[in-house]
Amino acid sequence: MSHAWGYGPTNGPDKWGEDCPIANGPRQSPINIVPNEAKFDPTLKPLKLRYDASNAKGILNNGHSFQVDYEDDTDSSTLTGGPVSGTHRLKQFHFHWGASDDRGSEHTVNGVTFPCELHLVHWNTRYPSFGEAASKPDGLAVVGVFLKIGAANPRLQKVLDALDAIKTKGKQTTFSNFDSKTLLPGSLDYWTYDGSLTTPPLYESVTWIVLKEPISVSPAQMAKFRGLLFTGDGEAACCMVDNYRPCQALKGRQVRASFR
Ligand SMILES: COc1ccc([C@H]2OC(=S)NC2=O)c(OC)c1
Ligand SMILES: [Zn+2]
Repeated sequence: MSHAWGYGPTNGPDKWGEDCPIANGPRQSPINIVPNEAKFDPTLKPLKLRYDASNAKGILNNGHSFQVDYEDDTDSSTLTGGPVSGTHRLKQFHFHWGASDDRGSEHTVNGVTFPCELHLVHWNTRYPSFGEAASKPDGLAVVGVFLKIGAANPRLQKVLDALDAIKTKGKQTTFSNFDSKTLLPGSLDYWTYDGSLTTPPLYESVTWIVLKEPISVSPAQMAKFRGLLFTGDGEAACCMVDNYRPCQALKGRQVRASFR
């Protein structure tokens, strides 16, 4: 693949292996989660997410999704407990979504897709930075949250209202005072497995923590996601939709459940 990766017919997920051989590695993500095959693990600790709203810095259209970035130079927004040891700092959150409500999530549950999936990205502070942690087998912990079509979710609205300012690739704006915890569902029951980043460089560095309970999103709110562009100012406009990787082979991995 001579040109940059993306989600189109010439640079999409089935082409990523040309530049990233790890695309066919033993612990790739996302996966289809089969609850009946996930083993309850009583040694799994409850997830502890402590986020400081004042750490929110900005919101960026990175040409593949959009992300909300957090200050990560102190332990003020962290993930502890759950399946990980030590302290993981919140770096950013972003989403993956479809062109229509029948697809868009990266993980699936019993083959069921959701229209959107939220990723809250944390890095292990045993390493000096996100960049260092991103390539280590225990470097990252990503909390995945499914979004399910239903009532409008007021907790998404501040994020969605900011999208008009970052329509095209490379656009960013300040985004302050946002508590990511407000995006979480009532239950923190989760499935966990060893996986990877879901876009190049596809590093096999992610401890996945996929929450069982979805949060709601309305069709009108989904339309706001779909109003973004993959392309930059002055380029032929390409709608930012279907920015998800299909499920990858489990290759013998065990998915564990924090709940019975
Ligand atoms: C360099 O930083 C990156 C690169 C790729 C990803 C992808 O991996 C997952 S997970 N979602 C993605 O879009 C990332 O997310 C943490 C961070
Ligand atoms: Zn992601």
